[in-house]
Amino acid sequence: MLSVPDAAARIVAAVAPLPVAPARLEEAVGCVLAADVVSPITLPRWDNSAMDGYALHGADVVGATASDPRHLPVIGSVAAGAPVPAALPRGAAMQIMTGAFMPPGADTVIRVEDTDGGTAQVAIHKDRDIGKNIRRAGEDVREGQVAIPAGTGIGAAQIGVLASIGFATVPVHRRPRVAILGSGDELVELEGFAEVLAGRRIVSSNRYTLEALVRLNGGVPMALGHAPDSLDAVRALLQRAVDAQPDLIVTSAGVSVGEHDHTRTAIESMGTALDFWRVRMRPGAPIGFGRVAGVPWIGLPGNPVSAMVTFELFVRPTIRRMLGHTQVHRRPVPVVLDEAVSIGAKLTHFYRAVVAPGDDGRLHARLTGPQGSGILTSMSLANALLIVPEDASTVPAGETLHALLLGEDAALSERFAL
Ligand SMILES: Nc1nc2c(c(=O)[nH]1)N[C@H]1C(S)=C(S)[C@@H](COP(=O)(O)OP(=O)(O)OC[C@H]3O[C@@H](n4cnc5c(N)ncnc54)[C@H](O)[C@@H]3O)O[C@H]1N2
Ligand code: MOO
Repeated sequence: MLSVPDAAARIVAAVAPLPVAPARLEEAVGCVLAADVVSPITLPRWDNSAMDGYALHGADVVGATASDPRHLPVIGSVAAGAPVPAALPRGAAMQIMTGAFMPPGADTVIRVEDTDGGTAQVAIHKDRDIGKNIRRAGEDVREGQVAIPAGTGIGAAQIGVLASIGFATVPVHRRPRVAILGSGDELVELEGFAEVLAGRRIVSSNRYTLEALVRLNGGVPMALGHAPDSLDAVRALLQRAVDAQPDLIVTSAGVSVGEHDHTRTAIESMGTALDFWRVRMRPGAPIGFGRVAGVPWIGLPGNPVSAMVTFELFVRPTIRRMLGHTQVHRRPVPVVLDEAVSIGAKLTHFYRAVVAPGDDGRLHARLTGPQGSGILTSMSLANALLIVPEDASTVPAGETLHALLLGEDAALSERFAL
C-alpha cells in the first residue's frame, strides 16, 4: 500500500498541463496564464488627479492655514474623461476631479476638504498636500513590461489588469473535462427522490459533491450518472465516459472488496492494468488509479466523506496540474489540538475539523464530531482536514499536528504555513 504523498505524486506525475488555447477573459478566472502577458500600453497613460479638489502650483500655497488661507482665481474645471486642459499659469487654480488629466504646469492637487470656495475663487487652507495627490503616468504598468508572468493563476485582480491593458482573450491551458460516474443499485439522482422517501434508495450525493468540487477547482464536470451493480453495466458506463472524450475519469464506489464492487474489474477487463490500488489512509483507503483507453482514471471510494477526502488529496491536484498550476497540493499548516485525538488503525487519518486562530495567534483545531465516512454533515461542518499520522495512536490536547485548510479558509494557509 502506498503512502498518501507517494500516491499523489504518482498521479500528478502521470498527467501534464493541457494544451494552450485562447480563452475569453470573462471565462479565464481559475485558469493559469500560459505565456507572459506584455503590456502594449503604459498605465496610467497620463498624469491624473488622485483626488477631487484643485490643481495648482504648490509654490502658490506655501504656508496656507485655516486662519491664513491663500486665495486663488479658479480658471476652469476638468472632469475625468474630459480632454487635456490648457496649461495652468502661476497664481491660479483649476477645479479637478479624481481621474482627470492634470493640467500641464500644475504640480499639486489640494483636496476639496482643505478648501473653501467654488467655481470662481478658492481659498486654500492647508499646505500639507503640496506636491501630492497626482497619479503619475506609468506608476502602474509600463509599455513593454511583463504585466503578468506565465504560470500565474487568474483571479479577479489579474482579470482587472488584463482588461485594463486591452486583453479580451488570454492564452491559458484548457480546462480539464472531468467525467464523473458512480455505481450502485441503491442510488437515485434527485429526480428519483420519491424512492428515497419510500425507503428504498439513497441520493447519489457523490454525483453532486464531485461535480461541485470539479467546478470549484477549475475543471468542467461531465456528470454521467451511475450504473447498476453489474460488471456489464459498469463497463458500458465507463465506455460512455471514454466516448465523451474527457481529460480525466473520476468514478465513485465499486473499488472495495464487496461482491458487487465491479469498477476495478471493469477497468481491468477494458484492457488496462491499474497503476495502483489502495493507499495507507482513512477514510479513502480503497482508492485506485490507472488509465481507461488512455484516459487517466481515479477511482474514489463510494462512502461520501471518503469520496470528498480523496478528491481533495488526489483529484484536485490532478486538475490543478492539468490547468498548469505549479503549486498543486494544499500546504499543511500547524494546528494546536483543542481535544485529544486517537486513531484505530496504522493508517494516516484525515479527520474533519474546525480550525480557527486562537488568542495565542496560532491556529487551533477541534473535531466536528463523529467521524464515520458516511456522515457527510461532518464534512459540511468542517473547514479543514486534520492529519493524524499513522504512528500516533493517541495525541493529547495541546499537541501540534498539521491540517489542510479547505474552501474559503484555504487562504489562511499562506499566513500560517511553515
Ligand atoms: N470487507 C470490507 N468492506 C469494506 C472495506 C474493506 O476494506 N473490507 N472498506 C470499506 C471502506 S473503507 C470503504 S470507503 C468502502 C468503499 O466501498 P466502495 O468504493 O466499493 O463503494 P460501495 O461499497 O459501493 O459503497 C460504499 C458506501 O458508499 C455509498 N455510496 C456509493 N456511491 C454513492 C454515491 N454516488 N453517493 C452517495 N453514496 C454512495 C454506498 O451506498 C455505501 O454505503 O467499502 C467499505 N467496505
Ligand atoms: O476508507 Mo473508507 O474510505 O474509510 O470509508
